[in-house]
Amino acid sequence: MSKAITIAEAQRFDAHTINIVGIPAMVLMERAALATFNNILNDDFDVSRVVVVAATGNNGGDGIAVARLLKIRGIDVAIYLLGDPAKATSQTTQQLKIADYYGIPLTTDLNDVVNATLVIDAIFGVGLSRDITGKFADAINAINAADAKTVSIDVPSGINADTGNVMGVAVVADTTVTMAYNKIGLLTTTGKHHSGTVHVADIGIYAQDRVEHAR
Ligand SMILES: NC(=O)C1=CN([C@@H]2O[C@H](COP(=O)(O)OP(=O)(O)OC[C@H]3O[C@@H](n4cnc5c(N)ncnc54)[C@H](O)[C@@H]3O)[C@@H](O)[C@H]2O)[C@H](O)CC1
Ligand SMILES: [K+]
Repeated sequence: MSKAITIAEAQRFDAHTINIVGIPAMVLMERAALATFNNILNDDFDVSRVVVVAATGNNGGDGIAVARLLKIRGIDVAIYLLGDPAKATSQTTQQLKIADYYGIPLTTDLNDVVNATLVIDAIFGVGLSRDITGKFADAINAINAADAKTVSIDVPSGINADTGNVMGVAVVADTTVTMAYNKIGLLTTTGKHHSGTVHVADIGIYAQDRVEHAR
């Protein structure tokens, strides 16, 4: 049984890796994006028309980086951005600049989500802190209504990674690529239903500064 951690542990290990070990946050974000991208290519998803639904936290940044990795390989990808880009984290702001360099379109049309062949859920991860409402809820309902397959980054958006509970509304994903360790909330019945197949991505974050043998 692989190790599963809490939100607080995920945030603590993240901060330890950046501030004590010295691996920059952008490196972790790139590794999270590469892990997600590789899982997308390894699984037999239809990548004819991909839409990344991203908010402005670092979960969104992971997704925007995935969009760039897809674009570089000639895949038709667009970003549906939720929230005010001016309030984005520094890493996500940088990822938006890189996506702009590659000319990745930003769409505001939820029909693009509904008509996608693959949706990447990069709305919220371990930073979800209250029930989801408004435009965020509308986007999640559109994702769940779409025929497209859905890959969630780190946590299916709307699921509390500690309890597995739905916070207002939550993505029902086919696959979840979760960073560093599984999350205890994804082991609950509701968490499992919303996560689909969970892949744990090694992105260089280790509780004891080394890879534990019982993976
Ligand atoms: N831990 C790791 O190994 C790594 C994690 N990464 C990714 O970063 C996210 C966590 O990022 P963070 O910015 O802390 O939070 P989120 O992106 O999950 O979003 C929180 C963001 O949204 C606001 N918010 C919270 N709840 C709501 C709500 N109900 N409605 C509207 N807005 C809400 C909140 O204020 C924040 O601004 C983690 O999951 C990983 O995907 C790193 O990129 C790589 C290493
Ligand atoms: K997510």
